Amino acid sequence: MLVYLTAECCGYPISIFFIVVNEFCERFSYYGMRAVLVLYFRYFLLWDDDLATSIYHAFVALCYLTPILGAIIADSWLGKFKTIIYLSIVYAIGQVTMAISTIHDITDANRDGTPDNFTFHIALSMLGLILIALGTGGIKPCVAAFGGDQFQEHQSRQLNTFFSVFYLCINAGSLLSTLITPVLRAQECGIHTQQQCYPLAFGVPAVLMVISLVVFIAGSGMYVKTDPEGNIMWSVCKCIGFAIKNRFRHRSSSYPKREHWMDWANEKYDKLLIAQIKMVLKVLFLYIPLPMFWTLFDQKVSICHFSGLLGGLPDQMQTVNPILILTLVPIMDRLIFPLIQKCGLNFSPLKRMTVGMLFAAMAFVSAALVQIEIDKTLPNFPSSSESQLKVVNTYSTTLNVTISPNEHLLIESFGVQLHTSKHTYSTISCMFVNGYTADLNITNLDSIEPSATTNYTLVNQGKRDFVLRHGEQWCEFSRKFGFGASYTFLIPSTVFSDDCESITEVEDMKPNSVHMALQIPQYFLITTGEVMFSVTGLQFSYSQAPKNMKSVLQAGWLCTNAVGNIIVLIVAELGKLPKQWAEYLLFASLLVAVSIIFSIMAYFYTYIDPAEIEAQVRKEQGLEPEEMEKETLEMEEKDEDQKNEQGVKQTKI
Ligand SMILES: N[C@@H](Cc1ccccc1)C(=O)N[C@@H](Cc1ccccc1)C(=O)O
Repeated sequence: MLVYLTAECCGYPISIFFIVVNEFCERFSYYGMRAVLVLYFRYFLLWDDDLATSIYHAFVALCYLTPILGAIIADSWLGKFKTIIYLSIVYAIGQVTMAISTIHDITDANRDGTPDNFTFHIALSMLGLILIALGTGGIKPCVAAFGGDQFQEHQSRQLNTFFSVFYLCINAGSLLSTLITPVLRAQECGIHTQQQCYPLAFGVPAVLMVISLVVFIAGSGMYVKTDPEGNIMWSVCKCIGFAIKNRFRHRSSSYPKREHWMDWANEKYDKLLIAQIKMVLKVLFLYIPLPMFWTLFDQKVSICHFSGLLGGLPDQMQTVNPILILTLVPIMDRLIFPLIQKCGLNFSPLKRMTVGMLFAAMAFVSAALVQIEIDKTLPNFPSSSESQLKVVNTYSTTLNVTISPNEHLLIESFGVQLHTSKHTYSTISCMFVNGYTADLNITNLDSIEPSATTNYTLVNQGKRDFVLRHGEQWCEFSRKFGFGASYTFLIPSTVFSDDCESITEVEDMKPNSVHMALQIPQYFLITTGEVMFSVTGLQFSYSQAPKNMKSVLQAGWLCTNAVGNIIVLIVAELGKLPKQWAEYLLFASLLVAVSIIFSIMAYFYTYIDPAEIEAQVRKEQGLEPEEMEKETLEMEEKDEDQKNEQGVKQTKI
């Protein structure tokens, strides 16, 4: 048996330093690139909104599916260390390819500032994204498990702290990159023409990925490296297949029942392998309800985006989560969990995860309450059997308008009756009606002909200045806009003689009166839920996995997220409830139901020490650990089908 003597600092293996720095840089690289990806699709490749978001979601989905591949490579073939190195190289190449694809000068032969050959840029960026997805997803289950492998048996307390620090590094990396890369993109750069600097915004994440790889290699001499014990995944599949087949063959009641269905593989497969498969299957079974948490977690971003209470910009939303994680993880670890323990309560990992789910459900209840308040401020929209009409009076006196058969509107001079517009809550829109006798130019708008109306134009919140021009004449006026509001400006013929004073402002839709602070509890609740659920899930997946399947179980954990994302997409396709708050309550109730199911499953789960079980099986087999390892290897190398087929027939029970 290999015994590693690892250098320690404050009770922690020094190699951990390289792993957490590597994770920080990798997450910086990933989230930084993601922060500008949709912008690149929209404004560089000039894709429409639908295409840009579809490709973005497809890329994210691919990143969640590749962990399985990485885990199989690591646990069955290369080992975690080599898998991380090779896939990080693929990842770094992907990031560099992506950065190169954003250099417009490469194909801008006519030097007009736009690429001449979009196919080249699209092909290169798609290749880059595929390599990135392969790299980031592939190394994901290996890095956390490899970090865990660095700890010795006496360092179990430090091992738990490691997963929290690991999570902190993920969020520190994502926070910094989400703040920095959009700023880099806003810079101007270029060889022939100056454009928004996508090469810098994608180049910095590429550099960070190279640094991540270099840091990981730098720690090479200090790591505890465990080699894979043959093609374990293949052995697992064959063993499970055989157990099912054998069970089916012996389905008659004349055969005595066995304690576990995997015991039907006893005739052919090593007891240790069977014990390890049982451990993994038990945990994977427990994971079945978990995707529901991620479904709500991923929906949360949409809530913030559409309600617009914190500014409505998804870019800014992305920083709130990591900021809260950086605050809450230390508070939980240093204060809340020790306090709960001091009160004599056993706050086991599965209980923490259940409570985490309940926190996420509470976040949705809070979102529903805020939505109800928001709905109160909304105007009544016409139902499917009604329509709305807006009449603007630019005549000099009050007018009577009759709509046959018997409806009457009284409209003052420069007044407006009713309105019709689509409601966009997270924005402010305004529209101009030109009552002046000639064409008018308004800052940032096309010119308006006399008696014509502009479309609603989106403007930023706060005080805005407008300049009206006609030939040599001009005047300016300012207005303050509230969020979610919609305005119409009526411009009379006297507009230049009274210096814009006579412009009438009509509030078509009231500004949002729900305070943005109401959004804070939602954020706080969902992130508290994430800390309890996700950090604990990471630790739990490592601690309950047999030594040779640590990456596989990490990948299983990440799969709960992938399935959660798929549910989000299905829900989006299936359509929405008529009331947003009802939808939030539905999600909250579903998660409460799922957490009850999970808590029942957790109640029947017995925590195990995989190393202890493995040692026990070895002892039962009368093998020393070294002998056992040798035996496992030999077993896998033999052609098992030929060797054991006869044995099975002989040992019919
Ligand atoms: N808190 C998230 C990171 C995040 C950053 C910005 C907006 C939202 C979220 C986090 O820590 N993610 C981890 C863990 C994870 C979570 C879900 C699926 C895969 C991994 C990460 O490794 O990115």
